[in-house]
Amino acid sequence: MATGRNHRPATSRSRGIPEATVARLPLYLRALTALSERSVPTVSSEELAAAAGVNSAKLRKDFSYLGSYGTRGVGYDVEYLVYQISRELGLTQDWPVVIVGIGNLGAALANYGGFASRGFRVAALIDADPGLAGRPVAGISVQHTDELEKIISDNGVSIGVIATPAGAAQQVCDRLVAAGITSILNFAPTVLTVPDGVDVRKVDLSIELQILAFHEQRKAGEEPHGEHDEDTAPPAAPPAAAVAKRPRSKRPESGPDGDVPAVMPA
Ligand SMILES: NC(=O)c1ccc[n+]([C@@H]2O[C@H](COP(=O)([O-])OP(=O)(O)OC[C@H]3O[C@@H](n4cnc5c(N)ncnc54)[C@H](O)[C@@H]3O)[C@@H](O)[C@H]2O)c1
Repeated sequence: MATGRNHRPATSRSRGIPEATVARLPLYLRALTALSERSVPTVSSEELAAAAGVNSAKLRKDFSYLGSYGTRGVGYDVEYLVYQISRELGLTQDWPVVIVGIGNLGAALANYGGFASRGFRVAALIDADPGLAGRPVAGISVQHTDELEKIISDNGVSIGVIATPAGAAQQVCDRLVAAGITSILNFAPTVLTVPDGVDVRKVDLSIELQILAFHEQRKAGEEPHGEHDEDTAPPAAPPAAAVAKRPRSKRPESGPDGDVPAVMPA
């Protein structure tokens, strides 16, 4: 048994693309999609890097893994890059997703239109509360957890989203995996244990806030007329979680140039 994907090599399985590059592809795609919607035909690496919030040398290196080098003096073909990145991310196919735990967060996720527009179809909403079964959320009828295995098999679902309380998350995860789910997006504040071959990504907004709090505190400590004397009074220690998650780069983790995106491996 392994926890999350921490033991995995830092490259994607298909073509040896570094995980840090994979993590930036959605940023490029978001910027390119905006250009495409404005019918912009080509874009320079500098313009695209600025729109994606990424260093342009890093962008060129990332695109070299895709075999995309652009044309000197013209730049990159926007539509072709949208296609190339979408294909690399596996977005040219439909991904049915189930959300388990349809409380405040699960309902908000179900109502989020951004999944469908990126190829993620919410196939089912599942909850353990019998009182919720049959209720429509985002136009989809909530189904009881008794049906979980059948729903996954009937819909060919490979991605599960967990939005249950932390105490229920591991048990839900185990059932999802046993039913054939191989990718999990976990919102519950707990570390999930999964077998090899299952990918877990964890989203924790409170950790992001703690990191911002750390940077706020550091900025305050850097003020020229700060109150403490570094020789005698070291600045207060950052919160433990922020220390544990301090990025290696100077930018906060959520910055696209960092190795770790806002959504973390479990
Ligand atoms: N990652 C983040 O940034 C973030 C933000 C907000 C909330 N959360 C977490 O998301 C989770 C949900 O939060 P919420 O505010 O929506 O809670 P909530 O209490 O409103 O909803 C939880 C839902 O899960 C259902 N549930 C409980 N046990 C279940 C089980 N075994 N199988 C299926 N469904 C089950 C409940 O019936 C309920 O409908 C919590 O773990 C919370 O800490 C994370």
